[in-house]
Amino acid sequence: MNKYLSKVFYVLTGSKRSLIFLMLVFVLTSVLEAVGIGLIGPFLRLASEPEFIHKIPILEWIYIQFSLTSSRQVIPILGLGIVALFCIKSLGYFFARYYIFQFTFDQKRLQSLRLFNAYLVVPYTFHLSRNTAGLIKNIILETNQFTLNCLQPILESAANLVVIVVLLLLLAKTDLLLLVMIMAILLPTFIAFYRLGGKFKAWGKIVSESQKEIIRTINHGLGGLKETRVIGCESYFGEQMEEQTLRHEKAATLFNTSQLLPRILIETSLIAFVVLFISISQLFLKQSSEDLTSVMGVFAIASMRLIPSASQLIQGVGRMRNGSYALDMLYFDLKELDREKVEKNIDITGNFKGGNFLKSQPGERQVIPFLRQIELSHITYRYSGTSEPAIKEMSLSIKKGESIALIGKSGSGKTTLVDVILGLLPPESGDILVDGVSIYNNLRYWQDLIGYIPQSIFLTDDTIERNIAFGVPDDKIDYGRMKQAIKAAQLEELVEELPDGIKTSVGERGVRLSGGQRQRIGIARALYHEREILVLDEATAALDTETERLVSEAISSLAGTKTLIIIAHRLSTVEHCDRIYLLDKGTVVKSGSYQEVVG
Ligand SMILES: Nc1ncnc2c1ncn2[C@@H]1O[C@H](COP(=O)(O)OP(=O)(O)OP(=O)(O)O)[C@@H](O)[C@H]1O
Repeated sequence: MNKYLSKVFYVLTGSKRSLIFLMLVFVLTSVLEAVGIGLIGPFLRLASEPEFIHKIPILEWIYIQFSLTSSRQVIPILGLGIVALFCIKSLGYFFARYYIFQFTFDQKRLQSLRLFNAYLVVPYTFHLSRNTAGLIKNIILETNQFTLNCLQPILESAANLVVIVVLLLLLAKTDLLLLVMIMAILLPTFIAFYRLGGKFKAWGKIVSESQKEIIRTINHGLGGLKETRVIGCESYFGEQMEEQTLRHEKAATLFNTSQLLPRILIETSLIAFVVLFISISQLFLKQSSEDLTSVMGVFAIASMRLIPSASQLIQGVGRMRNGSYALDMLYFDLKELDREKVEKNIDITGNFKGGNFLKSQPGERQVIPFLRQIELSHITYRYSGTSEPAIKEMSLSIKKGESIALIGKSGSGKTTLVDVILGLLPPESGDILVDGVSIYNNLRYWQDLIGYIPQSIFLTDDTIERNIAFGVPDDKIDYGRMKQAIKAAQLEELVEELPDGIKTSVGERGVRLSGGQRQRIGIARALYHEREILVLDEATAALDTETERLVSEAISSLAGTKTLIIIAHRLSTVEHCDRIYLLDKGTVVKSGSYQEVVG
């Protein structure tokens, strides 16, 4: 339990004191409730024996203070006191519940935010080993599980435990034998449920894993809808979906049904016990009817509050066990992200040391001067879990305004080298220097110099204008710059033809545009953001000759004004480059002009 709570405290965001304060408020209202219930028994007794009030100092005091003439007059005053206590308790309970919901859902919000921000800024290598479905699941579903099946049951169980202890103490004061009887009813259910704990955790794990698989299947099936349709594998994804939804259904049904068991078991035991008790006392002990009535009164109280509290407590513990898988997922991820934060000097809320990363807008960032050259010095990079480095001791230099092409057969290390240059993969050894200064002194500033145009450019389901100004709020878009970027990227003709011009929506991932148009939007985006260095993963292989000509023209028109690093897939497109590097097995095997390397 200690381990569980320490994980909960680690995952909790913001003030941990709120949790303790809430627990106290909840416990206090529960105590008021328990005391209120405890007073009903004596109240009933006083109603039948009013003279008894003179034996209770506080009631005697009321009798004197209010100058009452008959003992019976104390009864309504006492009744009013009990009603007032219940009103205070109910109000307290209402507000306590309100704050519990507010606190727990606020926690869900903060954790989703914390995870999302952390996933955004965490080193790229973290994402190489993670699946997006798992990250989505953590941000949306595990935070929800944590709220519903960890935080809420902790608060409720603490309150229920207090009610149970208070009521058991009251019971012990009334009749020790009855306490033993009640314990005999409650304990077996407690023990049975405690033993079922492992199952609850297993069901929680199945629910969580199946949800991750559901998201993954949706991503695969719908994300690659074109391929799914053409290959005709709809049923394959349909079957995967069915399998996972069935796993989810089974585990969720079992868990939710098992949550009803404590109440059923305790109630049945109670009824059986009462019947047994009456039968035995009538047959063998021949107890008086008053004795039986008082015993029944205590049982009535027990069933009114003790039984619900006890079953809620058992359910709460079950929910906590069920939520422990989600808790583990959040705990391990946040721990890992925190470790990355310490190692890589990144604040989990999104602040890079020396600059607020998440709050800054593209174009508002400070940029380091780049006047002469970029130098890659003895770079080695090895993917984790592989023995051979993908890049070995690679050195090359690029002058400002120069355009270089990286060529080589598939798997030679072109993309890896570009990812190292982009600052996404930290090299095992070596350095990248800009005018003699290491980019690792301030990676953010280095990245602010670069415009990256991948083979398959990421477009949001938004207008052309927003895709070009990517990440800039509408009121901050510079339309003069946008026009220039569109012109330089050879997009003018397309924009003029479209009825809504730059306000035309491109569709999800740019489905309403051709491959070449998407690529040119990528170029326009890099130009709009006025990046000094453009890194292009040339996508011309998939383009027709006319579109390829347009993209190539757009690229070559930039030569001289921008520094270009191009991953070339077609030799015909790199003729205009100043220098060509031929890569093989992670090293440069040949470099020079087009004639020297290719010719
Ligand atoms: N995430 C990864 N984990 C482990 N190995 C990887 C990973 N990504 C790439 N590799 C390996 O690194 C080597 C270089 O791959 P890279 O993608 O850089 O080649 P490339 O020249 O860009 O190929 P292509 O032209 O086909 O895109 C390959 O042997 C590849 O298998």
